[in-house]
Amino acid sequence: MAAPFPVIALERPALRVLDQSRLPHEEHWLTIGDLETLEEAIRSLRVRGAPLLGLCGAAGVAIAAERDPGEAAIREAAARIGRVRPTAVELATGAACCAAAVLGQAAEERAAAAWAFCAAYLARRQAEDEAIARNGLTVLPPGDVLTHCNTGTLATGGIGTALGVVRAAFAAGRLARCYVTETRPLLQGARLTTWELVKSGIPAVLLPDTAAAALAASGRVSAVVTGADRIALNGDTANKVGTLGLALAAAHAGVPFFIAAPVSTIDPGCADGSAIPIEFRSAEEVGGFGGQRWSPDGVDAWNPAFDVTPASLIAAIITERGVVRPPYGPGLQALVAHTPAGFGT
Ligand SMILES: CSC[C@H]1O[C@H](OP(=O)(O)O)[C@H](O)[C@@H]1O
Repeated sequence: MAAPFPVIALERPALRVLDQSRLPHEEHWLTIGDLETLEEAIRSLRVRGAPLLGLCGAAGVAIAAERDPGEAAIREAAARIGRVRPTAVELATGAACCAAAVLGQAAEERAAAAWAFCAAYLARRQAEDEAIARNGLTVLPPGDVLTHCNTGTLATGGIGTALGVVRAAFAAGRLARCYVTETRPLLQGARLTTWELVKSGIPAVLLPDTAAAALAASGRVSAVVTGADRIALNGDTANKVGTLGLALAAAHAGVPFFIAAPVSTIDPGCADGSAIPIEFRSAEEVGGFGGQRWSPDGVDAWNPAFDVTPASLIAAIITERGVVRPPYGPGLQALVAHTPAGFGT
């Protein structure tokens, strides 16, 4: 199934993306024809979400190959784009896989091959989301769900990962509403996930991040489901900052906490969560938003964009190729052993 609405378009020689930094009040599309513009769009989260960043990484190679299809230029472009947001493993792997795929072609064919790779990548993403949603229904208990950040169409180009599970559960009559944390400091939940749920006709209940533990303890939700940016081989998972707190609160409340993510989010290079690089962002993002400042100038901030939830707090990891339960090592190893890097299926 294609996405419920478009968020990205491959329009050779450019990539077009819905500028997520302007949502929900303005639907503005960006045309990206050079690496500098792509880097800025990724760094400022105009386009975001680990699975969709994989496509952006591949598109960076395609954009670079239009200008210079030489091997050195393509390799440099892949490495450069892959560094922009270090926690989301798929950004680098999508770029690297596209580069590897096209460097086997004659130089004059590489740009076209890269755009074809991107089209195939997007189609796989959409199919993976569908499979994740189906598999999610096999483990999700009936009842309302709490989710964090944005893991929908805006983050994958398909129906979403955790939000794809929510969409499927709602369609199956398994939940009446989805609770959404605002997800400070960039408000992906309050701005993006609520926007997606409203567009999909799914009742959304927004809550401050600070109310999440109380919600879990209140008995109003039967599960917490989030996405992931990088999953270590032991099941430790990096996701938007605040996820660890949700997992701790869910454990205390006896509510199952699930991760929903494509196999391409699993990083065989990370044995455990301590090996996952965590992106830190500016103090300005914490001291205000949208041009409004609420903290005095000169105040520093500790602003990790992600945190790591230990495998011990995760009830199951829902992927397009099945649901993995603890102990995660053997199951995750088996998944990555049979999947080309950068693709989840
Ligand atoms: C299915 S999206 C995965 C992941 O990406 C988001 O991070 P960001 O908004 O910084 O791109 C968030 O951690 C989602 O859970």
